[in-house]
Amino acid sequence: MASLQLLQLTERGRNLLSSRRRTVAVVSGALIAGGTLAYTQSGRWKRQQKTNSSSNGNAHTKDRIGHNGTDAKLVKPRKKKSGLKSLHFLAAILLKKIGSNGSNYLLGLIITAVLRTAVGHRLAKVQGYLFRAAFLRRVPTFTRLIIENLLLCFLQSTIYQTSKYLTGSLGLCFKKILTDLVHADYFENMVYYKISHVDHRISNPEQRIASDIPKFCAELSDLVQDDLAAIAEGLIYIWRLCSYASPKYVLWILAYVIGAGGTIRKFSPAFGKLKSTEQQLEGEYRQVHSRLRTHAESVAFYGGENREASHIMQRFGALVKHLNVVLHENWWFGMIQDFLLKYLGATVGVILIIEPFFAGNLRPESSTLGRAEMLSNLRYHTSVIISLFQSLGTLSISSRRLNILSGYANRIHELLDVSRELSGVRDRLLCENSSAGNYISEANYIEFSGVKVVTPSGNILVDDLTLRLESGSNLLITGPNGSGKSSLFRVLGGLWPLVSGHIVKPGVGSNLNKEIFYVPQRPYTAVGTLRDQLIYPLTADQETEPLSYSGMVDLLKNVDLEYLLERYPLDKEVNWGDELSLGEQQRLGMARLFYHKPKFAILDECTSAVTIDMEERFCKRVRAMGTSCITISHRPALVAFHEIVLSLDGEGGWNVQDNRNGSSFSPEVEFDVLKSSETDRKSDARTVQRAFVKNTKGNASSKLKKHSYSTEVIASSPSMEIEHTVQAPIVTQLQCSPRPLPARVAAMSQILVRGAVVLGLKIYFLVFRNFEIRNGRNIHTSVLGRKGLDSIVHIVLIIMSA
Ligand SMILES: Nc1ncnc2c1ncn2[C@@H]1O[C@H](COP(=O)(O)OP(=O)(O)OP(=O)(O)O)[C@@H](O)[C@H]1O
Repeated sequence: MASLQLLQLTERGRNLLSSRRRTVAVVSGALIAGGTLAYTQSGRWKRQQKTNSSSNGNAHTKDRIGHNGTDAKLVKPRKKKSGLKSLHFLAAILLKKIGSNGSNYLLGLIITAVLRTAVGHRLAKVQGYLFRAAFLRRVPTFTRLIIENLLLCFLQSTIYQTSKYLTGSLGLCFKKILTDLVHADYFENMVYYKISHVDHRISNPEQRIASDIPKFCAELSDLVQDDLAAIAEGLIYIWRLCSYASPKYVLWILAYVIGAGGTIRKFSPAFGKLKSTEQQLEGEYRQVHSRLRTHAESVAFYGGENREASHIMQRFGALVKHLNVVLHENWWFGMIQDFLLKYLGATVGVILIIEPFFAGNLRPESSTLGRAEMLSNLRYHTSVIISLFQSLGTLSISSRRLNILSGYANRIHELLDVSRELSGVRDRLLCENSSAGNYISEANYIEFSGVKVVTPSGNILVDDLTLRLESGSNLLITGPNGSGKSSLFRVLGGLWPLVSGHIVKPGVGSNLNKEIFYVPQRPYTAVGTLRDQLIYPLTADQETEPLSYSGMVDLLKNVDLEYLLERYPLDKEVNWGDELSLGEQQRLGMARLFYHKPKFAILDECTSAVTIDMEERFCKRVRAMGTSCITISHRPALVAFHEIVLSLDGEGGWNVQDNRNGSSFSPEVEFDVLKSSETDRKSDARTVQRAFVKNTKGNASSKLKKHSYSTEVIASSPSMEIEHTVQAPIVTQLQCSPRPLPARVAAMSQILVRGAVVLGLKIYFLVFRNFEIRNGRNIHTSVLGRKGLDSIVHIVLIIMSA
C-alpha cells in the first residue's frame, strides 16, 4: 500500500513536472516569438523612418535647389550632424563656461559619491556583523550594531538628498549656460525673426529653447551624478574585493559586464533619433495650440473650431503614434537590458559567491564562532559583489542614456549653429559692404541705389530701385497687394538681406528708434503698463528723459485715448493686444511715435482702422514734429501730405512721381503706357497709380479752392461721385435744436388729445358694441345703420392713429 501510494505520488509528480515543463516551454516560446516579432517590427519601422527622412530630405533639397542664387545663399541644405558630435560640442561648452559655482557642484557630487560608497560599504559590513551577533546571540553587540545601522541609514539618506540637490543645481547651472548662449545669438541681428520668416530650417525654435535645453540639462546632470557614484562604487568595491578575494572575481565580473554591455549596444535602437523626433512632434503640437490661442477670436467668429480641432488632433495623433513606437522600443530593449544586466547579472553574482563551495575552497566551519564568521563574511561578500555588478551595470547603460541625450544635443546644436550663422549674415554684409558703402551711418537722408528686393523664396519684388529721400521730405508708397511695399522696409531695416545695390540711411549702430521708427498696421503691444506701451521698445531704465504723467496725458490726448488713464490704473499690467480694438491699438502706436520723435517714420498702413479725421490730425502732427513720413497706404487722399509718390507693380517695376516739380521717373516702363502683354498685376498697379495721380491733380486744384482734407477724401471717393447723379433719400434728422416751451406744450397736448380720442373709440368698440350685441339691442340702426356707424368710427380711428 505504501509502495503503491509512493508510486501514485511519483506519477503525479511526474505529470506535474511534465506539465510544468510544457508551461515553461510554451511561455519561453511565446516570449522568444514575441521578442523576435518586436525586434523585426522595430527594424521595419527604422527602415520606414529612414525612407521617410530621406524622401523628406530630397524634397527639402529639391525645394531649395529651385530657388535662385540668393536663396541658395540663405537656405542651404544642411548635413545631418552625428548626435555624439553635438554632445561633445555641448559638453565642451559646458565645461568651458561652468564657472566656480558649477565646479563647486561637481566637486560636491564627487565628494557625495565617495561618501555614499563609503557609508554603503560600512553598512554592508555592519549588516554582516549583525548576522554574526544574531547567530551568537550577543544582544549588547546586536543593539549597538542596530543603532550604528540606523545612524548610517540616516547619514546615507542625507548624503543621497544632498547629492540630488547638487545634481539639480548643476542641471540649473547647465541650463543657464546653454540658454544664455542661445539667447545671445537669438536676439542678435533679429535672428528670432529670420529663423521663422527667412530661413525656415528650424520650425519651432521656442520648443528647443524652452523644452529641449531644460530636459537635456536635467538628464545630463542626472547622468553625471549616477556615473560619478557608479565610478566611486566600482573603484572602492574592486579594491575591497581584491583585498580579501582572488582578482578572478573582478575579472569575471568585468568580462561579463563588458560582454553584456557590448551585446546591448549592438541591439540598441536609435534612441537619440527617437527623442529628437519626439521633441519635434511635441513642438509642432504645442505650436498649433498656441496658434489657436493667438487667433481664437477669428476662429470663433468663423466657427472654425472643427477645422482647428481636426488639425490639432492630427498633430496629436502623430505624436501619440510616435510615442507608441518609443514605448515599444523601450519595452523590448529594456527587457533585454534588464535581463542581461540585472537578473542574469545577479545570477552570475550568486554563482561567483557559491562557486568556492563547489570548488571545495570553502567548507562549512564546525565551530559556532566559525559558522557565525562565515555567515557574516558571506553577507558582506554578497553585498560587495551585487553592488559591484550594479555600479558596472550603471556605467554600461550610460551609452543608452548618452544616446537619448544626443537627441536633445543635436537639436540644440542645430539651433546654435543656425542662429550663429544668421546673426553673422548682417555682420558679414556690413563688413563686406563697408568699403562699397552699403550702409552709411549718421547720414541725414535715406537713399536706395540699384536696390533689389527679393523674397526669401526668391521672387524679385522691386528691381534696381534708385531713390533718395531727404530729411524733411515725405514719401508715399503705393502699389497693389503683395507688390513689395512692406518688403522694401524689411530690406531697409535689415530683416531681409540686401542682395544687390546699396542703401544709405541714418542710425546704423546708433539709437535706431531716434532715427527711423516703424509703425506697423497692427502695432505690437507688449504686456506691461500703459506707460510701457508708450515708451516701447525702451524700458524705464533706458529712458534719457523719463516720461512724466503730464507727458503721458499729452501723448494720449493727441490720439484721443486719454480715457485709458481712467480705465486702467497706472501700474496695471494689461494684455493690451487682447483688450484694445485695432483702431485703439493703432492710435497707441501713433502716440508711441510722438514719444520717440524720430527723424524718419515708416507708417505701414498704420491709420487704416482710424477715422479720417484722426488720420488727418495724425499726419499734420507728424509733419509739425519735423519727422519725415514714409507712408505705405492704399488711400489716395494721403497724397496731400507727401511730395514724392513711389508706385510699385509687384513684378519688379516701379515709378517715382515728384509732386514738387511734377516729374516722373521709372527705369523701364511708365505704367500709363498700355502694353498688349500687360499682366493682371500690372494693370492693377496702373489702376492704383492712376487713382493717386488723379488725386495729386485734385489736390492742386483743391489747394486753390482751400478745401479741407476731409473734403478732398470725399471728392476722390468713387462712391461719393455717384451721389452727384443719384438723389440720395432724405433722412429725417434725429437731433435738432430745442423748440420754445409753448410750442412743446402745444405739441404735447396734441398728442394727448389724439391719444384720448383713440382710447375712447377703442373703449366704445370693446365695451358698448359688445354689450349691445350680447343684449340684442341696436339703438343706432334707425339713424345711420350699424355698419355705417362702425365704418365712420373705423376711419376716425385710422386717421387719429396716423
Ligand atoms: N517671409 C516671407 N517669405 C516668402 N515670401 C514672403 C515673405 N514675406 C512676404 N513675402 C511675399 O512678398 C510679397 C510682398 O509682400 P509685402 O508684405 O511686401 O506686400 P505689400 O506690398 O506690403 O502688400 P499689402 O498691400 O497687402 O500689405 C508677397 O507676395 C508675400 O507673399
